[in-house]
Amino acid sequence: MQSFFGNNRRESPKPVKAQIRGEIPKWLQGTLIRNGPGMHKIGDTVYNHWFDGMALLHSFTFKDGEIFYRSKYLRSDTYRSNMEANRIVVSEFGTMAYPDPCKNIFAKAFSYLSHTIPDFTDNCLINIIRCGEDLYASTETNYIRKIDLETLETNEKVDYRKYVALNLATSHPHYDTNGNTYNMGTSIGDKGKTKYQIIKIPQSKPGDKEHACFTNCEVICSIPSRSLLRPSYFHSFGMTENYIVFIEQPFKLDILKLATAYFRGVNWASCLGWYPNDKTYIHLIDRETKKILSTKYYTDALVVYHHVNAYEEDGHVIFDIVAYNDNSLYDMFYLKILKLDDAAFEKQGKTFSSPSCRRFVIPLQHDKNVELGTNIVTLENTTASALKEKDGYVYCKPEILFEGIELPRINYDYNGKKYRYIYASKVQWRPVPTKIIKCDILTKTCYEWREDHCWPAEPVFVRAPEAKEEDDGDYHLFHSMCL
Ligand SMILES: CC1=C(/C=C/C(C)=C/C=C/C(C)=C/C=O)C(C)(C)CCC1
Ligand SMILES: [Fe+2]
Repeated sequence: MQSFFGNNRRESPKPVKAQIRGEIPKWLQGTLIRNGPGMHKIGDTVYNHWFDGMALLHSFTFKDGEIFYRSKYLRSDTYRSNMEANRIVVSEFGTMAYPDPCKNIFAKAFSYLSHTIPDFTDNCLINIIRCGEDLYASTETNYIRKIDLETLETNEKVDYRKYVALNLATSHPHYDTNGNTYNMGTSIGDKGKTKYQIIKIPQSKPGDKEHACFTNCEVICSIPSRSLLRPSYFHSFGMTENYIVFIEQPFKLDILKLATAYFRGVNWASCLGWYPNDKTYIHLIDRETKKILSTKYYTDALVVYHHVNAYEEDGHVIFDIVAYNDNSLYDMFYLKILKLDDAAFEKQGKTFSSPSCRRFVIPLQHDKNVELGTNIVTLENTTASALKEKDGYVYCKPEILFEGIELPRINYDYNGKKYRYIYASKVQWRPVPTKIIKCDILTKTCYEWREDHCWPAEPVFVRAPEAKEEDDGDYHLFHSMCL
């Protein structure tokens, strides 16, 4: 376990031919790019958290039954500054850094405060996303970095703020079949308001100017945050054919804490707070009218990072998420925890909530005369319920589909549509998964794969060219953070 974490990885920018055991399907052609932290130590300084490491891009090119691997560190401004100083000079999620140790920290803090929202890192280590024709490495700040699919070289830095009011954006956008990208983010304090923004980054058209997809980017809906200074944190969202599903959870980012973190010498992670007595609000946004449905759907306090899929059936929106009963997950990724051996991990006293895949079923309409307390879900084959309450509230209770799965993926052709299979990592009580799993929602059965000395992360489903069934394809498991 020890060797997984904290050691810097060497990049391998020249393609290396992989040794293959077994057989790669002949039809599987193309390149898979993965992202994740590769370096947690710079000079004599070390990061505290797994999400802090310098982004290392990996590519696996599948060609005629062979695989070629390469990897390259993302040459972000953060990476360059750190390398030049030979120490950590840019703050990351779990590590606050001070650029110039000689300068008076108070002077620096005041210049930070005058901006209120700090200038965040461009160490885009979480995922690879597509905007227009191009691929970008992404994190959850306002920056993404264009990368070259072939060479993994780093190209320009895009600042969402130049095009739309966004200080944070997810690393899990959605795509439609026309090549448009949809993402969600948070705009903090703009014109005195904090809001969640859903944006559409349009497909590229022949003859488009550089960055046209960003200059043509539009905000398709703004959802006011319940609180100006404590917007909810979110890592992904759901999209059906007609609706966007946004979960406003009681895991919140404290803006005042964020604005003063540098001055107080604490990391960004400490600005996230868990409010277990609050509700979790479920917002459905009509993609056509761009309006939020007025019914106040809610559920108990939960923490969700990954939406699995969402779709509509017989007047209901059904969405599946991987959820937790508290916010302990991100604490598990402090390197001091990850480096513990199994016995020490068990002994350290802190418990970490385990994930479950939960299905929510939201009735879009109901008879206004129905009695309070009635379950207004009329769909069969689900135990998920939605109880009508007074003042336009509906209390939603999920059906637990599967326990102990994370990093869910689907056949993306079925995104927004009724689907049957989830591919995921099976997690037990340690953060490093040892199995991947294929879950059949219809039969509630699972099929697992493991092998000694293999620590698969997220499985990526690739549809076979002549696929007839949803699960006609192949799935691959590679070390990565989110993708
Ligand atoms: C830098 C930074 C952030 C970074 C968050 C990150 C890096 C989250 C990674 C999450 C992952 C990998 C989840 C996997 O399920 C915040 C808190 C948004 C806001 C403050 C600045
Ligand atoms: Fe993720």
